[in-house]
Amino acid sequence: MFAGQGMAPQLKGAIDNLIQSNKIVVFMKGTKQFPQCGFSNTVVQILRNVDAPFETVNILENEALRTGMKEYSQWPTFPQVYIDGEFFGGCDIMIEAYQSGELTELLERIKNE
Ligand SMILES: N[C@@H](CCC(=O)N[C@@H](CS)C(=O)NCC(=O)O)C(=O)O
Repeated sequence: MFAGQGMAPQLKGAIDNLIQSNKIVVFMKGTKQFPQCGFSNTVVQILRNVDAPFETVNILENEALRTGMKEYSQWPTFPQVYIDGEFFGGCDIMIEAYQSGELTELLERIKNE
């Protein structure tokens, strides 16, 4: 199946907009204040630790978004982290990038764009 094939154009447009208007956005289970899954919680804690401003979108509140994001990102699970308009990864990738310093480097690079 081609990416985006089964997705309503309005939904795709809304996702595009969220990703483009926030430097960091996390599609996750629960909210920043109340994560409802350990993987999502880990990502929130990492972003807090690196002091990065970020938005979150609770995919548990919208089943179409939950299904749609898997297709949009071609990634089967949550959290899904977008940085600077691009899909960055899930929890494992975030942990790795945090521990290696790659995340801090990337955030420094895009900070003043
Ligand atoms: N290894 C994954 C862990 C995340 C994961 O396994 N998430 C599951 C359970 S919370 C998930 O989103 N499943 C699909 C769904 O619930 O729709 C990562 O690095 O992000």
